[in-house]
Amino acid sequence: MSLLPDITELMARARADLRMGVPVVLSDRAQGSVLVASTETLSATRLAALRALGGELCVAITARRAETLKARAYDGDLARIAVPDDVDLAWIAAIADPSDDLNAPMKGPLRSLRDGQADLHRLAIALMKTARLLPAAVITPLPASLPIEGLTRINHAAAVSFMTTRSPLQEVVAARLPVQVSEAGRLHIFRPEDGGEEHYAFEIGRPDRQAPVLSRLHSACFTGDLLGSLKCDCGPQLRGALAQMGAEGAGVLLYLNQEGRGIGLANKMRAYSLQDQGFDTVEANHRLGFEDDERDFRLGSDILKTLGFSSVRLLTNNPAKIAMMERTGISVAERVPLKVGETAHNRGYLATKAAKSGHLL
Ligand SMILES: Nc1nc2c(ncn2[C@@H]2O[C@H](COP(=O)(O)OP(=O)(O)OP(=O)(O)O)[C@@H](O)[C@H]2O)c(=O)[nH]1
Ligand SMILES: [Zn+2]
Repeated sequence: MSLLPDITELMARARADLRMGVPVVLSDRAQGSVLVASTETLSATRLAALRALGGELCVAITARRAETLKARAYDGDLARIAVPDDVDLAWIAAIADPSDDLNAPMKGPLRSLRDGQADLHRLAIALMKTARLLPAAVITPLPASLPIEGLTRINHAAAVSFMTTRSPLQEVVAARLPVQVSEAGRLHIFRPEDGGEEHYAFEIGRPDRQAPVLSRLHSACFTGDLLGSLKCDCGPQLRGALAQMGAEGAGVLLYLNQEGRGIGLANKMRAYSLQDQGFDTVEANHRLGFEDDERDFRLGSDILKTLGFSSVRLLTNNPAKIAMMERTGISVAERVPLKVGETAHNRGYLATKAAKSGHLL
């Protein structure tokens, strides 16, 4: 048995490295090896060290971000932007970060790379997303002679198979938790094996496992759930769902730590800042280089199955949640609408979700 980290552990280590600004090495048979760093955590010293290697430096961005920058995306879902020799760290940061797009538009034209392969670039962007960083990576070929002891090394094939199979969630602990809506509350904590976010299930009463359970799949919203933000409807939805479960005496609330529809709180605040510049919730995600919704709702059905449920009465206005439940083996016996918390500030947000994301009104 080896003491060395397996691919699951290496991926967790790579996420931590990238968040700290330490480059990681990605390799595959066809493309060789490259060094990868995050555009938002890279320091000037490390940029100089990457440049000193003498290879071509590029920034990989998603096609969504390329569209905003009017750069060509020859690789379909992503673009590789050549980094000129005379630009600084701020130039690289601005390729990824849209906060100054309107004030100080990038002086183009940006040159997109066309030859060669982009599989490692694609993997680099996927890693940035799981690290909750901006989806952009600074990349340069790794010279064969360079010593890289101490850097995390990820094999492309192993990473791809790791990312397509979900990390199993283990129930760590459950304990009684009386709350305002019900004294018969029980909180279950689930932890993935890959070092990722924990997720929670709050069970009210003792719901019958043989019957559809009143259930809500709630995605974390620090601003709405805790601060009482008026920009979304999350807080009232959370409390409304709990109140209904309390009144019926049974239910399961899944609290999934997928803040900002899966982009993380820092990126959600970047999106809010773009919304203050006039973009709607979907456009803001796209300008940052994300899809509208980066969540994996399969987590929810995994947790429900672990708790012994196979059928739900789902409190939601989001048809994507219903479709995902059905696809992953949890039947949705009924959709229970959850319309609470409309304010003057979130009217536009709710209208955009209805118009662009198919939410039911
Ligand atoms: N990226 C981004 N995320 C947001 C924004 N406003 C709210 N969120 C996040 O959106 C998620 C809302 O999730 P849910 O409560 O599951 O809402 P939903 O997908 O609309 O579905 P239902 O409420 O079930 O109808 C939370 O993770 C919030 O943090 C925004 O403007 N941009
Ligand atoms: Zn919210």
